[in-house]
Amino acid sequence: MNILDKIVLRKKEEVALAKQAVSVKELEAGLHFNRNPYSFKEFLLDEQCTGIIAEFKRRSPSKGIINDQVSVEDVTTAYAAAGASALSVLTDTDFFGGHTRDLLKARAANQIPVLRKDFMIDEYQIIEAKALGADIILLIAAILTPAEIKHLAAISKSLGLNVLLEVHNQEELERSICNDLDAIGVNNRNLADFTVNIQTSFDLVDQIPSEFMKISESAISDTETIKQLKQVGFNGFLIGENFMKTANPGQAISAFVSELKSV
Ligand SMILES: O=C(O)c1ccccc1NCC(=O)[C@H](O)[C@H](O)COP(=O)(O)O
Repeated sequence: MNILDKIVLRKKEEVALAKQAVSVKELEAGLHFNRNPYSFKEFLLDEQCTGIIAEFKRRSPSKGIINDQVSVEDVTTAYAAAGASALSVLTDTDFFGGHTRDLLKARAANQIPVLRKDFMIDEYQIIEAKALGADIILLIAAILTPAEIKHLAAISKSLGLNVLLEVHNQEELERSICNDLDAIGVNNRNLADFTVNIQTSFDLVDQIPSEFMKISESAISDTETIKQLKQVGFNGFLIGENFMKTANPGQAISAFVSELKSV
């Protein structure tokens, strides 16, 4: 059993428990349920922003603890102030040390799109994401069938949420594309064995139909790579560890963006 299998197995248990604890009706009565999500595309294409989707990531299966000493509010507001186009907040607890509370805090403190970064396998989690104040949800092709992707994307769109589909290779891309997606992310990390290779993004970019925003995800650590990814057509860059591994992720993104503007 690889790490993705383990995560999905645990996620099924978590979702079953969450359904018992909080009904869909209760979620629909939540604070943020009726707010209009921000447009992911608008913020990605806004020239005042950088295209960076900056991630709040305490730990990961591949790296263990990355940073458990900083607050969600401090880090995410610094990310937004530095010009991030969107925030990514991990809400998985067992494998990433995140929490749904983190998303609520990021939502309350920021006025840019927030991605609920989790392993979505059930429509309950989509409704929960809306109730938490998320603007974007992630669908990972490696853990979903094409029919599941279609179903979860349609529900997300009906709630006004933006949908980011994540793929790792051409086969996943071809079988998973459907209506109701806004963006396609190419994950440079193989989630089954943790190997990373930026070349994955360059290899897949031309296969992504032009109507979708194009996002390169994981293992991005220098501004030169962003410049090259932009040149081949990427609109967004999901970055977690590179900022979070420092004592001050806000300062790290600020220095990164200053360098990005000068290259
Ligand atoms: O990061 C991991 O170790 C990981 C393991 C298993 C499934 C997912 C995993 N990461 C999720 C992500 O895709 C990244 O958090 C995100 O793209 C940011 O990556 P990075 O900039 O390399 O932290």
